[in-house]
Amino acid sequence: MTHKTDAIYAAPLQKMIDFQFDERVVAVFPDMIQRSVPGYGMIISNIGIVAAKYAQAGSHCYDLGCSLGAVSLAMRQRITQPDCDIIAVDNSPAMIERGRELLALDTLPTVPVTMSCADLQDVTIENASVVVLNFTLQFIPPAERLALIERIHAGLRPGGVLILSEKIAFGEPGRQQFHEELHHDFKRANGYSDLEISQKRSALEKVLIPETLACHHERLQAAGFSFADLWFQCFNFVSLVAIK
Ligand SMILES: Nc1ncnc2c1ncn2[C@@H]1O[C@H](C[S@+](CC[C@H]([NH3+])C(=O)[O-])CC(=O)[O-])[C@@H](O)[C@H]1O
Ligand SMILES: O=C(O)C(=O)Cc1ccccc1
Repeated sequence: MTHKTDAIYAAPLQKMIDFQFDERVVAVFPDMIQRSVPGYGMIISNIGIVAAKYAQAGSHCYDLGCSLGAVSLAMRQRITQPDCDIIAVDNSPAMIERGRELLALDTLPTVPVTMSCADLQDVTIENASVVVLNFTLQFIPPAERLALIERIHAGLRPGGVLILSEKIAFGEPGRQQFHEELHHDFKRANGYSDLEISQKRSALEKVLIPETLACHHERLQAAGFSFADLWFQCFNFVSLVAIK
């Protein structure tokens, strides 16, 4: 399938508006995320591998902040346990509308996926074996993050997992600069101009709030997870698996 190229921040903007997952972003989202998140494709396919290992028969798997459903599609291709289903939610109506179209193209008779437009804070998490927050927690107000992770922990079966991918911050200015510069080099190598990089950075400033890896580990432990480890890092982008 061909995708539209992201040029949302290519021309100078008179007024900087906070980043939103609206129709314009949805139309270019596969291109935008691929060119902006180092390792995105590898993270998606390996979430399928992790989900296949930890999915339990007769349980729910959740894809919270599913966007166009890339995680759900990767999970449904890999999970072989009987009587599982995938519950995918996103609070952007435009994402869900397009996500449903893409899901309808995937006609393999595998694990059923239900895609709903909802705030993930309103979704009941129960009888879960796999919960995925793939670059979603970073958009939730920091003050609400612990309660959400606690709720996910409570809804997981013993032995179930949370897969958590995030853009991270670094406590030390030198490390922050090192990783951020390399991320910007990655974006430039993928065809973004300095103007696009700086305008998108401003638009994301109040919307995407990264935390340190230590902060994520402490929160997972505080929420009751018995094990958490990093399985992916490229520059300031990481993914963790936490086991109940
Ligand atoms: N409160 C909320 N409730 C539901 N959805 C939300 C909320 N806040 C933000 N979102 C949704 O979280 C998604 C974050 S993108 C996830 C990529 C995807 N996981 C992927 O693997 O392709 C990451 C990125 O673009 O950097 C968007 O679709 C938001 O609408
Ligand atoms: O582009 C960035 O700088 C990012 O941090 C990743 C991203 C990707 C897609 C939407 C919002 C943020």
